[in-house]
This record gives sequence, C-alpha cells and structure tokens, in this order.
Amino acid sequence: MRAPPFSIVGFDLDGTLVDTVPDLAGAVNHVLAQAGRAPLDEDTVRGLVGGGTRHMLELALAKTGGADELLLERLLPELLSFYEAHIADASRPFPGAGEALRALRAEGVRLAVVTNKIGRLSRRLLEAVDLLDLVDTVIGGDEVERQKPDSAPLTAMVERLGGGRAAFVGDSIYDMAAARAAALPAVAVSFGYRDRPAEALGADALIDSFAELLPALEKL
Ligand SMILES: O=C(O)COP(=O)(O)O
Ligand SMILES: [Mg+2]
Repeated sequence: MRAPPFSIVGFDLDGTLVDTVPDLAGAVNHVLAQAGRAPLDEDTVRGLVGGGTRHMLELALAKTGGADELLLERLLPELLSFYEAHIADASRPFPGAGEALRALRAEGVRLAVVTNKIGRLSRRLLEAVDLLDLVDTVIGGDEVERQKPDSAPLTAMVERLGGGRAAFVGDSIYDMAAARAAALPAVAVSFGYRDRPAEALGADALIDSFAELLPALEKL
C-alpha cells in the first residue's frame, strides 16, 4: 500500500467503530419502563443516536409521550448508570474496524476517537471491545466546549495529535457537518446510524465496509 496521504485520522464511535445500539436500546428501555413508557425497538433507537446520550433520551421521550426537562433530568443519571453497567454486553466493533486501525497505525498515522458520547464511557467501551490501545486519543462530547456538529472536537483532535493533514470517518450528519466546519475531508460509513440515506450525508467518500477505508483515504 502507498502511504496514506493523512497523518491523522479521526473516527466517530457509535455506529462507526462499534455497533452499540443493542446496549443503548437496553438502557433507553430501562428508563422508559421506569417512566411508565412503552419500549422502543432497536431500529427506532438507531435513528436517535449521534447527538449524545442526553439528546437520545430526549428524542426517546418525545417519541413515547413527550419530553419535559424535569423528567429528562431525573432519568438521565439512571440511564447513564445502567448503560455503564451494560456497556459491552452486546456492543461489538463493526467487522474490520480493529484491522483498519492497525493498518493505519502501521503506516504511522495517528488515530483519534471523536465522539459525542461521554468521554469516560467511551474509554470504558473501547477498552471492553479491545480498541482503546489502538488509538492515540479519545475526545468525548463532555470534554470540549461544543460537541459535533461544531468543529471544536475536530480542531482539538488535530491540535492534540500535533497537527498535519487530517480526515474524519463517521456515520451521521453530526460527523459530516463537524468535518465540514473544521475543513477536513469526511468519509461516511454506510452501515452506521443516521436519519437519512447514506448518499444524502454529503460525505467526500462513502464506504460499505472497513476493507474499503484505506483505498478511500488514498483517493481523497
Ligand atoms: O452517543 C451518541 O449519541 C453519539 O456518539 P457518536 O458521536 O460516537 O456517534
Ligand atoms: Mg455515530
């Protein structure tokens, strides 16, 4: 392989590196039951992920009878503690995710996870699925002033990893908008979570599996 034209590659977490919906849905349904609400199926929860855990809960409440601030504040800590206890019961890396990270690393590319998920939970999840040691840094949604779709987390990534040409890989409109705002080329994964067709995300490249990532980066 030719050396990739990037010295930094960032990855979104939920729906990009790791298929987390089973455990996220479990945690959402745990608190919906506490609120006397009907459960949501995994396909529905898949469309609610991307804007952070609080946003996911807000959307889940809106879908099951209405969200109000008080209920949201009451249920959020419960959701987070349940999710932390079950963070990798069923969550698994998408096929080829670890291999792609290793291949990029072998080329000397510095790697980051940039997620709207809380940083502590993100590291816990990455550790549980054996990906934490493969990345140089993790930036959680609570660890920057503004989360994706703002450019702030991606600007922080480039700064933290010492500068250089960077690209970002994600699954949602939040990722594509953040990359655009930070003026970074963006690769979208077609297997992730989103509220619209993958072709409508506005990515610079679209991949159907991690086997396609390195060739896609070379063409950007
Ligand atoms: O937890 C979320 O809602 C989003 O997380 P992500 O930024 O890794 O997709
Ligand atoms: Mg995502």
